[in-house]
Amino acid sequence: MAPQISPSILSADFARLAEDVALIADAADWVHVDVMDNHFVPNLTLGLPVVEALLKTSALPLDCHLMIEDPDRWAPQYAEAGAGSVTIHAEAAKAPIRTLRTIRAEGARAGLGVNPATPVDGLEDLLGEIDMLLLMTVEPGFGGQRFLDVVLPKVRRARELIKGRDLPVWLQVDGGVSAETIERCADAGADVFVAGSAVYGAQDPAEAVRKLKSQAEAATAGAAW
Ligand SMILES: O=C(CO)[C@@H](O)[C@H](O)COP(=O)(O)O
Repeated sequence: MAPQISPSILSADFARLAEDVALIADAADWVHVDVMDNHFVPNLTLGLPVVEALLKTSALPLDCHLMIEDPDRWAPQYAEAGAGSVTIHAEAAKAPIRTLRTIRAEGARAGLGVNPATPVDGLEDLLGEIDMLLLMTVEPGFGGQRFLDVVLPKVRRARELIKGRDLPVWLQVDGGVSAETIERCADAGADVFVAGSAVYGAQDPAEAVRKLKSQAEAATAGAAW
């Protein structure tokens, strides 16, 4: 699959979310929405009402990343509301298979997220239940953190597992993705890139998205996977 960019609105201006989403509408593939509950992660952001409001204004599909303690309860509601993709965390879900199936049944893509210290070996049996595997490349909770290089071998391993099963599972990296790090991620096997500060901290967010995408395309073309 051609690389896709999913700018995170965690780094946007929450007082002008609709305008900030419109800024990247012609350049990005998704809008990444970080839902945080101050329990699973030490930060509180937004929830279903804001997602419902964004759905009315965004030309791009919403890529909802639930960093919350009880995703089994909430994830189906995001899918039902019209999110294009709903990602739950492996560390938080108590009934991941049921929840992932419900997300799909509601018509959204089902994602499974893992924190930097969570291995992907052991999750093989869930690969057939998902459309996307999200690997956190910072500890979840905040934008603007430094990319964790230590996660790159896991990106390679995840790509190997996906390839070995010949599954159409997208591999997303999230955290510290920028012009300095995106090529390493693409080379390791990622094909969906979340970028918050690298996009919304730029003078021209749409141009920043286009540049990230062309870097990822070039790195993917030369990658071994
Ligand atoms: O999920 C998270 C943080 O927990 C991310 O989506 C960040 O919001 C990405 O921001 P940058 O690291 O790109 O600034």
